[in-house]
Amino acid sequence: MPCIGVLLVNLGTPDAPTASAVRRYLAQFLSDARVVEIPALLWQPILRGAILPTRPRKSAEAYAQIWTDEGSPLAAITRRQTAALQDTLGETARVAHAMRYGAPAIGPAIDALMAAGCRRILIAPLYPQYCAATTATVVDAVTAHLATLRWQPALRFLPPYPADPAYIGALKASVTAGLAALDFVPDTLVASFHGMPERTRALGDPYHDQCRATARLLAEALGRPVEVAFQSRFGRAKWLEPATDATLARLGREGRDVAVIAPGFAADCLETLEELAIRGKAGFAAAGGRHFAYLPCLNDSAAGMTMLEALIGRELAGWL
Ligand SMILES: C=CC1=C(C)c2cc3[nH]c(cc4nc(cc5[nH]c(cc1n2)c(C)c5CCC(=O)O)C(CCC(=O)O)=C4C)c(C)c3C=C
Ligand SMILES: [Fe+2]
Ligand SMILES: [Fe+2]
Repeated sequence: MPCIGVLLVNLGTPDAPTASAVRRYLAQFLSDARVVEIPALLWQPILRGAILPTRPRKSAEAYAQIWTDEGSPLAAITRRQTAALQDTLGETARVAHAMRYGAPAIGPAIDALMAAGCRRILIAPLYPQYCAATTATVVDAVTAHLATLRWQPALRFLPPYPADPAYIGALKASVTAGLAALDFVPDTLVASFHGMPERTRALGDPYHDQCRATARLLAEALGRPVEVAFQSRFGRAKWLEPATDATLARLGREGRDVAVIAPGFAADCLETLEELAIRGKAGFAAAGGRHFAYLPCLNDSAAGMTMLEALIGRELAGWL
């Protein structure tokens, strides 16, 4: 039987923590009309004239604080997830990864799987909650590449999994172990999801509701409340609320002991390691908070990989 390919896809990250590498990455990312929904004629002059000359330097400083010997955490963790999944799937499938922005790009990754004889490819966007700015843009990039091929593979897409028992169970196991390892007992658990412009909700994007569903199911599974907040506001429009930074400052003022999780991220990245674990903690402390912990994402942990294997195994079963 021809081989089956599995392509894990995440957002992407700069190649280096430098202003020039971040500029290249942001130019591609922020030119995606799924990400910034402003007509290009209006947006491109703002992007090229105001954002790309200034933001990359500041973002590069943030990346430098979290950079590792293996590169950007998002890239390193995605590589480890790919290797772990390949180990488990063995001969069943050939596993590769790609990034929506930056490298390795989606098109060449599909070409490499085809060259290896894979005529069926499962595309797995690593976003638990569906969002046009993340999930849909992966589908767009994959289908745009297929439009250039004479010999196309058969495709499947891993559906979003905001309420999947395998995901909720993995989060429960990871949060329970993370809380037990702390040297204080948090009275408040905050789930911080990446933000989105508020208007995308009215336009029909299910992202907000899927984030809320994940948090509600996790709270039920843990038997304790989970406070939802949205981080990483970008631009001047109104974004989903409550904002994570304001929530952490309030909790600091109230003297709460806080643990923060980021269940919408399949891998730790700038938004979790710098924005939550460094800046979020500093904002909480500046408001008077004392005890703060950031618990890591599922990453390539045993719980995280068991979940990915279950979700992906279910899709592959239709082809075996
Ligand atoms: C997990 C879901 C994500 C959604 C939804 C999302 C929407 C979104 N993001 C921006 C702008 C930026 N995001 C940046 C980094 C970033 N975003 C996500 C995930 C989601 N984004 C991840 C995993 C990362 C981290 C990448 C890494 O290298 O570690 C950045 C870049 C960093 C910076 O300069 O601050 C920007 C900019 C918008 C505008 C948006 C939806 C409209
Ligand atoms: Fe983002
Ligand atoms: Fe951010």
